[in-house]
Amino acid sequence: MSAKIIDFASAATAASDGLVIEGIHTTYDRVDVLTGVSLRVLPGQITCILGANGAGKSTLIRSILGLTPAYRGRIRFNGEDITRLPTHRIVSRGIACIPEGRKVFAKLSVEENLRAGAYLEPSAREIAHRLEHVYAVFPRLAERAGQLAGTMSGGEQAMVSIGRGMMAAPQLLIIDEPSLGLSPLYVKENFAVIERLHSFGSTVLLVEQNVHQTLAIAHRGYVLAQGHVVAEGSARELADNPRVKEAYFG
Ligand SMILES: Nc1ncnc2c1ncn2[C@@H]1O[C@H](COP(=O)(O)OP(=O)(O)OP(=O)(O)O)[C@@H](O)[C@H]1O
Repeated sequence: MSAKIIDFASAATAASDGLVIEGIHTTYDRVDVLTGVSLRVLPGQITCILGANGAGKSTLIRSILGLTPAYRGRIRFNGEDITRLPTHRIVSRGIACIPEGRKVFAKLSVEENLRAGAYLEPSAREIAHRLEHVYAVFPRLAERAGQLAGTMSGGEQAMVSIGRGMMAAPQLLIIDEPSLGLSPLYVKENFAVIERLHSFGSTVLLVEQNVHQTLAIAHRGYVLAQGHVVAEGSARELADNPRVKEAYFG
């Protein structure tokens, strides 16, 4: 009887565990790129991964998504071991990724772009419900629903690509270097978009090189250098941590 109660309790904890990465090692061509990375993304928070070029940020995303699986260590999502699941199964567990470069389908309308993000969802009613949610988060997209996405501004295209990710109704949204290649004005707008997304309850893993703006919106973060975590803590702790600067400038 008591064992059953304990089972229920741990199942409840696991279901709200979020993403837990324990000591993963990932390799390309037998060269280890990630060497014992551990981190945690708590539900409802913005967690960031900072690090210079080549630190291993993209590889970490590839490992979470099962594109380049970790050969050692463990990745759990809401209590389930997903380390070696194929990518489509990981996606079906509720993890979506907005890749670097935030490509939109330029010749499709904003709404068609958004609908493309829900291609796994068979119910028209559910899709309409998700669209409504995206439009509530980003009213600008509702105003421009019929406009060709390729004619939107850089900042608006960033909204379209994030909105498309939201259409999969993910429990965890990974956003890879959203400010890469954007002008300063759009970078600012882009971070505001992510903050707004979070204020509507989304859990975000934000991978970025833009330290200041990232720490201004994140709750917690990790700094990667040469394939391992060199600093972690609350955004405020990281902002004051000299290792953050070191990780970027050596
Ligand atoms: N497909 C691959 N084959 C071999 N080595 C790779 C491959 N992809 C990445 N690497 C190497 O792995 C290391 C980490 O690269 P990764 O792309 O994960 O870094 P990053 O932190 O995302 O960098 P950036 O910010 O420049 O994208 C680099 O030394 C890189 O050259």
